[in-house]
Amino acid sequence: MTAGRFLSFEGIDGAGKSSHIEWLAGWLRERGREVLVTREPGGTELAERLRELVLHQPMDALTEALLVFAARRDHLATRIEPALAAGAVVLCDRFTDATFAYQGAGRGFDLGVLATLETWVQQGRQPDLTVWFDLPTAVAAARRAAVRAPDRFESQDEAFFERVRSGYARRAAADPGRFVILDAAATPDAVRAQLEAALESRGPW
Ligand SMILES: Nc1ncnc2c1ncn2[C@@H]1O[C@H](COP(=O)(O)OP(=O)(O)OP(=O)(O)O)[C@@H](O)[C@H]1O
Ligand SMILES: Cc1cn([C@H]2C[C@H](O)[C@@H](COP(=O)(O)O)O2)c(=O)[nH]c1=O
Repeated sequence: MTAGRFLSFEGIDGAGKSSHIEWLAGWLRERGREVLVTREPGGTELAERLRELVLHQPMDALTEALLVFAARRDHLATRIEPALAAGAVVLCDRFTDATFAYQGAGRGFDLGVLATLETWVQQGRQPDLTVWFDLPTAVAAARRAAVRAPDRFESQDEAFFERVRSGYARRAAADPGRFVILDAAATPDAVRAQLEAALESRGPW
């Protein structure tokens, strides 16, 4: 049986992840792969309920961190691990790098506590590949303003998103073999070309 592959997609809100994940799912299915498209927080009934709370209910940074890891535990145990065991490619819109970027760098929450929770919840599981859609915060803000009313994260100021972006940069620098960095400020066609080249170089699929 073909081995499962776990891909995560990261970036500040409005970076263009969702727009490209569906295209990538089609690209992989054309190559005969079983694909699970999912997201965090979310991806299971329980985790989607926690997502609603995290995105809309006021809470402190520790509560926020515990809820995203609780959602992640359920998601990993009931959807991601079984899909990988069955040989699927899992495309996950955000994973633990988002926690280090948003709760850690953005909110200023203790990175050591996040690392402990990561170990407990993931038991060694990490994405095989993480695609970081990187772009200036002002470009992302303009894109967000055009599409929807902001949630608890999207309503943060530009300084918050600068910290989040720096948090992603530190995660990428710490694990360069896992990360692919895309210039997400480019046109959609150019972003897609970067993504396709990155995937081609990590095949066969
Ligand atoms: N390369 C691009 N150039 C211009 N606009 C883009 C580009 N990529 C995406 N967009 C637009 O920007 C908006 C946000 O894109 P999208 O929802 O894919 O981002 P996202 O990273 O998934 O955001 P979020 O994490 O907040 O859900 C959408 O209106 C989308 O059409
Ligand atoms: C996984 C994860 C997510 N977040 C934040 C980041 C985003 O603002 C929202 C999710 O919204 P999206 O439109 O689906 O991108 O949640 C976070 O703060 N911590 C996390 O671990």
